[in-house]
Amino acid sequence: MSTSRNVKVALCQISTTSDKVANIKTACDAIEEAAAANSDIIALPECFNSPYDTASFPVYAEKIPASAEQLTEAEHPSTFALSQAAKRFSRHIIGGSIPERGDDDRVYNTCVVFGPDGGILGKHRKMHLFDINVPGKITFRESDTLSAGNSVTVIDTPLCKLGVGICYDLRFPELSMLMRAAGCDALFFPGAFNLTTGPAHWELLLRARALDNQCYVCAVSPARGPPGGGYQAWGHSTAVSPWGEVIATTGHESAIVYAVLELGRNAEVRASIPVSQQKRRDVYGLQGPGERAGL
Ligand SMILES: NC(=O)CCC(=O)C(=O)O
Repeated sequence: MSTSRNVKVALCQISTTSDKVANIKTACDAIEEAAAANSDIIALPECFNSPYDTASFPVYAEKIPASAEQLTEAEHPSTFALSQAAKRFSRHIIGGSIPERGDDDRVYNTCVVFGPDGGILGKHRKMHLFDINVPGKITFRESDTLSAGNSVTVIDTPLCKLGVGICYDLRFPELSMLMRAAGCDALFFPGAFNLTTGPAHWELLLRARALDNQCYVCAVSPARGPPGGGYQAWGHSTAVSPWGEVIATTGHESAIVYAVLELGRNAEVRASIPVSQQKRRDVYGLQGPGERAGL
């Protein structure tokens, strides 16, 4: 059942450096500012605690326990800090992502979601690794040091039902369709597009996922670093309505983007243009779990 409440979100486009402690402080400062602005859900960018490069992922990786009670500042500094911040400001936090050291000793790119009591509501491990080669522009291979997650992540909160993907996951419409089929009101994508694909595809993909699933889509990037200082993030953290309109966005500097998600609009758009009822499920559909979801 979808909700009709209004939810204020804060998309914290913060900068990251090679100093993990400083990155965590930057994130907590942004959370404090967003909470003071009465945001219900506060979201951070992909890889907020680490430089976005394959060599750094294993170095910055932390274990993520199943519950907040198991967190310690020494062992899990990033997750501990976000849990404390969620509790202190009594807010839902979508914790961007951090490199996670799994129990299998592999490294994942993982988003942890916290409730207002600081509890861990769920975590998403990036399912589609960013391995691309655009000749003369950008080559990146997350799979050199990261492993992919295998689960679709849907989190039910009293505010709304959230779907979480991470950056390159945005390019795979099937994942968003599964989250929509599970009843999500809003999809959140911590992400760090780059200066080649960012201007070409970032907004287009966000609007496409919002339009084809008729739900809100929010994406949070890191701020762009100094030229020549490693991976250059596109920035442009953005919220898109179920009608496909950009309702809030920014450039590439540090900023907090605020948007009010009027969740009742999902149902209005779905009633006006009832594509999900008009799908030709007799002719096409997803294989595997998608079949179970009735897509
Ligand atoms: N961090 C990422 O997954 C980057 C994805 C990206 O830039 C793209 O074009 O896709």
